[in-house]
Amino acid sequence: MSLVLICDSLMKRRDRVPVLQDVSLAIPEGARVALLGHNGAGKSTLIKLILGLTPLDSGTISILGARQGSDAARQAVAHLPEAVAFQGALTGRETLRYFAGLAGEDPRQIGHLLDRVGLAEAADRRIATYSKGMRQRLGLAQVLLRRPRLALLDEPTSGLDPISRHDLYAIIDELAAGGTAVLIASHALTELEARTDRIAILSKGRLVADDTLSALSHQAGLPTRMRVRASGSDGADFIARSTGGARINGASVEITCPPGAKMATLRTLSGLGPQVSDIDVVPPGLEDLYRHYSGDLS
Ligand SMILES: Nc1ncnc2c1ncn2[C@@H]1O[C@H](COP(=O)(O)OP(=O)(O)OP(=O)(O)O)[C@@H](O)[C@H]1O
Repeated sequence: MSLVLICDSLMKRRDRVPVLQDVSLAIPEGARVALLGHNGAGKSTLIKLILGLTPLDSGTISILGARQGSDAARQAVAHLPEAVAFQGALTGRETLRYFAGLAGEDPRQIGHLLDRVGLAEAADRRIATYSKGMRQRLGLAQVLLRRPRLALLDEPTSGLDPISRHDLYAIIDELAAGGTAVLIASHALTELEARTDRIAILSKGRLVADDTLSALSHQAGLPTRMRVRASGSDGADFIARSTGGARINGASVEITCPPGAKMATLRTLSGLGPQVSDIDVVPPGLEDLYRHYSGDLS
């Protein structure tokens, strides 16, 4: 699959302080990459560099072979900022018509786009009357209007209710299925876990992880947790003694299994027969991985 974005050895200082150091990241067409990092880790700076809004100190950025900020790159990239700002006196429809004109896109698709982002009924209301979530949806319609090859989405779900978040990810999936490379900077770990193909983690300006969730899980060697429910009142102590687990309440035991020990533990539990009434196996999630790679072991 061909690469849409290639960032190579990026360095950026602000007030002589390095905010990005030796960052290399490549995104192929159709990939959805989550960009994670604590506040101040450098996510927005990376997005601004890719957009050509702030100059690089060293390194190179290529968007389909074009330099960041060039006409060709601008045409290929769409950006959804965290706080979308529109002219409040215009309606949603007028705003999209204006952007379609600027981008040379067919204005006949506007009705469909407004419908796609759930703004059909509000299309002819002034944006000053929109909620934050509605402005975010209009921003997304603006991204879709451009039919970008690379979409940079900064905290796209902030301000959205759970149903709207679900809809937004469905739209992101459609974009990616059409070949758009998508970079999503976000702190919403739980929802990203299921909706992205790759995880990139910035920590203090360095890219400390960049792979699929399962590959990162494997590399990190994080334990799997098993929650075992005992059938009788004495069962929990017995299960805890047999497996080295810890009782977490009257009837349950939590076992922390290193990666190689999972099957042996399951065999031990199976040998306990009717003493065990239920088992939940909880593999390490994105939150555990994020803590591991960003060096936050608290
Ligand atoms: N215009 C600026 N002038 C000086 N320093 C800046 C500027 N913009 C960002 N920084 C600094 O660069 C570092 C990275 O900031 P950046 O906004 O890229 O982080 P972020 O990962 O997007 O954070 P957040 O999750 O809080 O949005 C921070 O230390 C920040 O203070």
